Amino acid sequence: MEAAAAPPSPRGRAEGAGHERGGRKVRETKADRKGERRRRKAHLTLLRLDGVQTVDHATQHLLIANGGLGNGVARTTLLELMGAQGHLEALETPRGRPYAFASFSRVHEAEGARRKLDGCSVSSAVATTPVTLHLCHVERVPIQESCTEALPPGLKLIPDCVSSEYEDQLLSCLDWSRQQPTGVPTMCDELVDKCLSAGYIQHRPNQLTVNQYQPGQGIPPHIDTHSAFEDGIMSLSLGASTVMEFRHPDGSHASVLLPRRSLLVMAGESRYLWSHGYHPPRHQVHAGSHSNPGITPRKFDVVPAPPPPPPGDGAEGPQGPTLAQRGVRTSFTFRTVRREPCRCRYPSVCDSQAGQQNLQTPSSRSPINEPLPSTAGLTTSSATHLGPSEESRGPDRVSRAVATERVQVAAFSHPGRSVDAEDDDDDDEEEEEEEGDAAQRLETEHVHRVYEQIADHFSSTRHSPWPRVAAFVRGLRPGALVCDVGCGNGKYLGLAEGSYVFGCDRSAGLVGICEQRGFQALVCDALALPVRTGACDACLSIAIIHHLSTEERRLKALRELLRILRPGGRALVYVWALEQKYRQARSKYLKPKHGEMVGGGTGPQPVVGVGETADDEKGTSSTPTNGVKSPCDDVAESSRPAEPAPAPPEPRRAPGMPTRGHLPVHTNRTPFRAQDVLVPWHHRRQGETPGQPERACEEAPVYHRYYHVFREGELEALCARLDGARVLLSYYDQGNWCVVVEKC
Ligand SMILES: O=C(O)CCC(=O)C(=O)O
Ligand SMILES: [Fe+2]
Ligand SMILES: [Zn+2]
Repeated sequence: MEAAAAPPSPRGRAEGAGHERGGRKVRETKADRKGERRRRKAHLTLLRLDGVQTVDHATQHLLIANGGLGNGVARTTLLELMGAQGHLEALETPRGRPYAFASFSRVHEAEGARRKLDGCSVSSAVATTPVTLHLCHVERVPIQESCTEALPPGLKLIPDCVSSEYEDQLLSCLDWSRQQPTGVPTMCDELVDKCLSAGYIQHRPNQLTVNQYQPGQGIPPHIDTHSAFEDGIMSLSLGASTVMEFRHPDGSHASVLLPRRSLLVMAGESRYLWSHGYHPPRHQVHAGSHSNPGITPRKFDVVPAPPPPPPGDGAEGPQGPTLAQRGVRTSFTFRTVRREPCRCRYPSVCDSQAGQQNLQTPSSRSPINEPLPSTAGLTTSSATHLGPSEESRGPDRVSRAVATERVQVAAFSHPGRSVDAEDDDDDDEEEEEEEGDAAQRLETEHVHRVYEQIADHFSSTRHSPWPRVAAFVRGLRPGALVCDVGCGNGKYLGLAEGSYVFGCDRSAGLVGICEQRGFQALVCDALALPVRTGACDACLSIAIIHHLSTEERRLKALRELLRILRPGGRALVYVWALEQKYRQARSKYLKPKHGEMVGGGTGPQPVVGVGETADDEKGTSSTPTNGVKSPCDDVAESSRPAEPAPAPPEPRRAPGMPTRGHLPVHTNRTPFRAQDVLVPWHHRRQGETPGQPERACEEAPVYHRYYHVFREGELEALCARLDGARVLLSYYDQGNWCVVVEKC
């Protein structure tokens, strides 16, 4: 077993008089030389049988020869061993093989692991004595699970279906922040025509779904709802390749490699009966001390292997797909809305033929996608139909309420403005649109980007749920489906045992943290929630709406909350208040924390100065702490002295919005002097602690988050503009204005 798996040692080592082991130079012995010969021989065997080619130079990837499931070496043993050597990105333990592959984030980590562990012994479940591991670099990690099974009937894959120029064009037209009330954009016409004339599909698609998957994201197995879409569904893969898993109810399985720029056509049995999806494989983990194998996203994808080496050099081997570091994949899924019930040949999985067979109940419908209403017509929105939301009726189908992976949904915006006659003279509309764009840019720069940058630090300051928010969640009836819109690090997601709470947030970093905590969350924009209308019993919007920079957008966010609620469903909304002192009491935000002092240039002074009211010009103390969203202000933060925040880069001008000249930089822990402000966040990098010397802190970057702080009554006034809703309760809670709104 050992001989069959041992790799060659790098040439230099084989030829020299000695070699390094455990970092030390040792004299080569007879046993070493024998070992070397065995390794060389074994290497050739490995190459011939499995196409594994080792290299002499250092790479991120290591072959762990003699250490695999096939010779009884446990995965946990390897994880422990490799995980201690650096940031382990993936560990591949091919079934039945006496070797494994470890991929590190950095080359030097892999190199260090090789030096340290080459030649070490580990126990094996099948050998009586410990086995010796041999480590060697490989250029890429071949995947053993075959991607070459026969395609499910009706499935077609057209490689290189579009050019890379066209790919760029399509990707550059995506607008993630708005829903576009159009069907398939005209720039896809050529592609669609081509597919129709080639006979790939019978119907002209009138609906486009764009899903974007960050590395590590997937889509749960599902069958696109029969009653919603016709036969013939096409998915164009852009930006990156992936492997889509197809499964038949009888358990048959096919892994289909979808190369970048390829088109997948699902028709007949493959569309109706087989489930499709892709997911982070369970056997790949992030290691390191806090690894959690269950939740690790897949960071590698399978790509076709490079061309075979020239014949005759003994290196021919199976040219299977190999693993490559994964990029962002964007898929364009073209579908045709069905106008009549489905009459397919697969009633066991057909919702149109539900009465006739043992079908799953409608409760299994996912809230994440708006099913196409039968009145949707031919030009329905492209953005509201998110893939994972379609019901999963395949063999993998579980009654899941929400997609376990997060994907972003985009609308498709045509390059250039439409020149419809109607639009031409419509100045108001134009102005509104411009204003919206500018507001969006401001938020991108001063909200979205900032949270992305500070996600880890921000999360480390957010622990305790706010009591009244927690009480709201815990007071819901058992089984309630709750969406926390702007869930941050997920501190409200695990609260109610009897309810089902899922989150969404604009920051992929924060959503990632939720996932690491085992919560379900997805990345999306609060103005375009990929959640089915009427799906939720309740929703939360805690410290979100104040990040929107126009009243219209704030209203739109509220409307979006209401849309996803069922009639009678309730939303709890918190926004930061302009009034940080209310009924004689200062909010926690203004109050110094117990015993907290600020070291200033001339000695300590209280965190909060003498400023008593929002208008008080004498508020002298500039606190160093981060101006946190008050409902989440639960951890004492850095108490280093604050420099006046450096001026942030000029935000792009938003018509109707203050320019920077008018967007004051707020001083943390002092009363607000304006409603539209930039609030500094003093970024503490990992490892820095609040008490650290000034020097380290001086270098810490300062980010500016945009806020619109609400005046008393403003939130209620905004709610009054909502149709079909009533405010059940409004209150002030530690510097926030809060309402509970019910959908009528
Ligand atoms: O991303 C893909 O290629 C497939 C998406 C999908 O299956 C869906 O949206 O239903
Ligand atoms: Fe699908
Ligand atoms: Zn059907």
